[in-house]
Amino acid sequence: MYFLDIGEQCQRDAQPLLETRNEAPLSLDHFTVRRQRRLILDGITLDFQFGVTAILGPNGAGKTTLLEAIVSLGRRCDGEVRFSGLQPTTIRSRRRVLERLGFMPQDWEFIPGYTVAETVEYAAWLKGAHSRRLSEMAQAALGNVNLAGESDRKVGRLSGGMRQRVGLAEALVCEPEILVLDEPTVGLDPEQRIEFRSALRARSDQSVILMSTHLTEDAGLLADRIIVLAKGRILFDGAPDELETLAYGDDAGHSSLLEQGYIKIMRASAPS
Ligand SMILES: Nc1ncnc2c1ncn2[C@@H]1O[C@H](COP(=O)(O)OP(=O)(O)OP(=O)(O)O)[C@@H](O)[C@H]1O
Repeated sequence: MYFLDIGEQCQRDAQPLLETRNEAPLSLDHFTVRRQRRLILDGITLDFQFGVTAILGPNGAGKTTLLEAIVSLGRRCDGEVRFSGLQPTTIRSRRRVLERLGFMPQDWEFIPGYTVAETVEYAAWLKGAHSRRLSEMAQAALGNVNLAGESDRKVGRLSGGMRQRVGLAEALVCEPEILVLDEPTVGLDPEQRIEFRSALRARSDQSVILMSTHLTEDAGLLADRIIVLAKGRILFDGAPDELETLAYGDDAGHSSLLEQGYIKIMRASAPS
């Protein structure tokens, strides 16, 4: 596959975006989303540092809405999103952020007919990678998800779990500084989930990683910070062991401490 150079975009490597000196790498200020007059996110204010943040919450809590609002750089939202203090309001600043951002949506879709390598090379090209480096970058990302040996296979002929990993490779390509993953481990078998966690861990020192999940096990093993969201509001924000300390301890070992802490928060927030 051949991707055309389109002027300046492909002539340079993307510049680093995030710094930690004065401002948080990623911050949300009174982030509010309404859809069809319904309040979906209710004035979320959060700072994110480098490392992995897991976002937990029941169906309909607003997790996907929050992640999509961040990757759309605050379009159709009230409030502000800033990247190391930069509010991306111009075309140039938006492009700069998008070049350094990787996203895997919940319903990841592939381009029919493309091979694994072509799919990930295309994602790298969209992020402004130099056309001479597309193959090298795609192979590095595919290596991270253990798919380097599948480069020439059509994505449409892969199993569901393997397709999911192509989606992850797309998000990981070009070594993003901001990585947003919406339920990324759905469909992965246990061994693949272990490999996925180690691929994310390897990036967590240099990236802000946000991951929504229903799997408390993944959150506990991977995240530095857990945010529990329900009805568009933050119910908990802290380290995994802080959530564990809330465990009620009366379920005779049928759930983990993290699950118990999570359930306790959800029950405490339910209307009586
Ligand atoms: N375009 C839209 N129009 C109206 N309501 C919407 C729209 N998009 C999302 N919603 C509503 O916003 C709420 C939050 O949805 P969202 O998909 O963000 O939740 P979630 O926490 O990701 O859920 P799940 O765990 O099921 O994926 C839901 O009640 C959903 O019905």
